[in-house]
Amino acid sequence: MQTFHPRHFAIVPAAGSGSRMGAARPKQYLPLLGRPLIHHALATLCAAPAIERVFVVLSVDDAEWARHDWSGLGSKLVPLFCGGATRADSVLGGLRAIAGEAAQSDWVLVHDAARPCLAPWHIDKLVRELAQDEVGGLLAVPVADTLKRADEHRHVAETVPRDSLWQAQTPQMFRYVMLRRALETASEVTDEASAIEMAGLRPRLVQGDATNLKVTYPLDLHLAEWILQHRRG
Ligand SMILES: Nc1ccn([C@@H]2O[C@H](COP(=O)(O)OP(=O)(O)OP(=O)(O)O)[C@@H](O)[C@H]2O)c(=O)n1
Ligand SMILES: C[C@](O)(CO)[C@H](O)COP(=O)(O)O
Repeated sequence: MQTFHPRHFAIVPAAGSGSRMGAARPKQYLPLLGRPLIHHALATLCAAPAIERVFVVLSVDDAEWARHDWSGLGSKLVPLFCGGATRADSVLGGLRAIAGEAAQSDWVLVHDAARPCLAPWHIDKLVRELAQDEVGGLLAVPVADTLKRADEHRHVAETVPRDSLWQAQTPQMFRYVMLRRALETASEVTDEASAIEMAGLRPRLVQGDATNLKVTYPLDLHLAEWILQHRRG
C-alpha cells in the first residue's frame, strides 16, 4: 500500500516596518553578528533536513533584499514579494503564492523573521511532537512571572492567575489548507494559532524556551546577539 508523507514548508513573514524598534530601516535588515537579522533564522530553516523549501514574504516594494547575498543559504530559499498590511495578510499572501507547490495536507511552519535565535532543536521538537496531530500547534513557553492587570491609571486592578497561561512563539505549524482557510476568514489575529482557534480548533502547545525571543525593541537586539554568541551545539 502506498503511504502519503506530508512535506514541510516554511513561510517567513518579513514585510513589517519595525515601528517599535524605531530604526532607520526595517528590523529584519538590521545588522546582527555581521549579517542581516533575518539571515539567522533563514539559515536555520534552510539547514533543517525536514524542511523542503523556505519562502520569505517581503513587502511588494522591498528594495533591500536584493542588496544582500543570500546564495550561501542554498536553493531552498525563495523570496516572494507579496507582503500585506498586517502580519496575517503577509502570511496569507505567502500561502496563496505557493498554492501550486503545496498539497492540502502538507505542513507549513510560519516563523517570524524577527526571531533570529531559532535553533535546530526547536524545529525538530515541533515537527516530531506534531507529526501525528490532527490540527498542528506552536512553540510556546509557560508564563513565569506573576501577572497584573492594570487599570486606566496604571494601578493594579487585579492579579491574574498564571496557571495554564503560555506565551506564543513561532514556528507555528499547521496543514496548508486548514491554515489558508482559517486566515481567509479570521480577522485581526496576531498569530496563526488564533486563526485556527477562531475556526473552532485547538492547536497543541509545544514547549520551547526563552532563547527563541522576538526582536521588538532595541534591547532585544543585544539579547539576541548574546544568545547566538553563547550557544553551543
Ligand atoms: N505587515 C506585516 C507586519 C509584520 N510582518 C512580519 O511579522 C513578524 C512579526 O511582527 P512584528 O515583530 O510585529 O514586526 P513589525 O510589524 O515589523 O514590528 P512593529 O509591530 O514594531 O512595527 C516580523 O517578522 C514582521 O516582518 C509582516 O510580514 N508583514
Ligand atoms: C506570532 C507572534 O510572534 C507570537 O508571539 C506574535 O504574535 C507576533 O508579534 P506581534 O508583535 O503581535 O506582531
